Amino acid sequence: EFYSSVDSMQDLAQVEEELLNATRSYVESQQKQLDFYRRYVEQIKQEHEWATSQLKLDDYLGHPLHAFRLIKRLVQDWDALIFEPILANNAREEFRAFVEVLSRDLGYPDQSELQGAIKGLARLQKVYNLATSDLADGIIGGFTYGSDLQWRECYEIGVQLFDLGEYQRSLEWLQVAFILLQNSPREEKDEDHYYSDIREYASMANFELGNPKKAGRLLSQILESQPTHSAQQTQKYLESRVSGKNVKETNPSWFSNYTRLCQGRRLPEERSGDPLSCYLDGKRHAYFTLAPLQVEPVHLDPDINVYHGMLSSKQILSIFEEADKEEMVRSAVAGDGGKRTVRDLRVSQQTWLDYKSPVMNSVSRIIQFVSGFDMAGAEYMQVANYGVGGQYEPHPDYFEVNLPKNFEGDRISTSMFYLSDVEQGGYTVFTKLNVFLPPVKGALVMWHNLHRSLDVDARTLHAGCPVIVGSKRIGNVWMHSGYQEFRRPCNLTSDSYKSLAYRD
Ligand SMILES: O=C(O)CCC(=O)C(=O)O
Ligand SMILES: [Fe+2]
Repeated sequence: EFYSSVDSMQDLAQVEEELLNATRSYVESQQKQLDFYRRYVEQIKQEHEWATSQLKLDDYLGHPLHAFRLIKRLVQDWDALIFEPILANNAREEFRAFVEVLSRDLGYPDQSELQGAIKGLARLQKVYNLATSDLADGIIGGFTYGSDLQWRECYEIGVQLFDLGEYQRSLEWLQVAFILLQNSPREEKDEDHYYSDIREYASMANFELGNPKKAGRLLSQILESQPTHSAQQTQKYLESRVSGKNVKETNPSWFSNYTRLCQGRRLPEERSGDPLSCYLDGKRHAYFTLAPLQVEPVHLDPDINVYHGMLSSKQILSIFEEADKEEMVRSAVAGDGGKRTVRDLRVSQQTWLDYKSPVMNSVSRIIQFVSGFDMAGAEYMQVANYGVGGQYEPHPDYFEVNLPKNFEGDRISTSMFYLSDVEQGGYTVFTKLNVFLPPVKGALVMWHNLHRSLDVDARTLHAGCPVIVGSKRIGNVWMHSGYQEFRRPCNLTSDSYKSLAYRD
């Protein structure tokens, strides 16, 4: 799977590069063959014309050598020089074999990948309110990326979104496709059937959205210019059905907080938040005496802190080198009964790293010294990379139920390193705490998922917002509560009542 991570998209770029080269030499060899055919045909044509003009055909064929040559040409020459190569076409076979090897070695995307990428685009539009016409013009968040789309691409997006049941969005893309087609400079825009194809999908989308009249009008427009178009069947089909209801999309309850925070806008608050300011901490551990921790507290109770400059670019490169040795797989989430399942709520690829390499050893020490926890309770670091529209919808990091068998207690804390900056989007947001964090390369975010009593803290619900532009990489280390009884002991009274109101 390619679309769920920017890293694996790089393989696709390589596939295209190789296809380009192979196609270029294929076209050249085809050109040579065609030139050969052209010369041969020219030669025969001359002989043929000469035969029919200079002499009467009867006379020509009455000549034994002429008869022989005609028969020889038909029996041997045409066969060997034209039919054989046209039918066998070595170059074509070679090209086909090359593509086969290429897709076996590097992989080749299929229809479901295209759907995944288009779903990602639709997700970006929804979370960040990106206008379809802006996206088509290559404008994202006010920046122009010089990658405006052609009418065909917009049409394809419209079609796929229709298939996904996203009718309103589908219609928007079809409308943009229509306008782009009208404005296209080439003869393309005179092709009636292109308009008809767009109109037919627009008609069906309108029908599903509860506008049967509009749907009917669009089909009639098609049939006016192309009476035999498949719109006829579509018309019959739609007549046999009840039009869809113009249902307002229902979003989950967390959705408005999520999108607002993802856009970097705080939620309105009854009381103003705690006054927080950054500070240096050289006392937490001797390790930080010479280079104090740069702490940015972003929330008190539950505490969420960002520690800046924890990993250098060089260390981050080494982490990627370690990760490259492992296979990245599409991220799964815990589904029914704790089974791992792949769903759109988490679109990324990931792998796990132990703490044996020098760089991972440093990572382990950093976490230990900052958190005070015993690394005996740490899971391996999960390194993840998000792709087009990649995201992780609001979730807690604790399990609470269905704890995996090898866990010693639940996930008491999360230590998340940002391993990249992100050009646009990709914030980490805490939807119940009014907190959004833009990723900062080298920084570490840390918070506790459990109360001191080890009851789960539902206030820690958080999410990774869709990446708009760029590649987001993070490294997560989850700590289990099992070995930490002396590191973070209980208070005399439990504080778990604090999160009761936040449970869904
Ligand atoms: O991507 C993010 O910012 C959050 C990731 C996360 O919450 C997780 O992997 O559990
Ligand atoms: Fe998480």
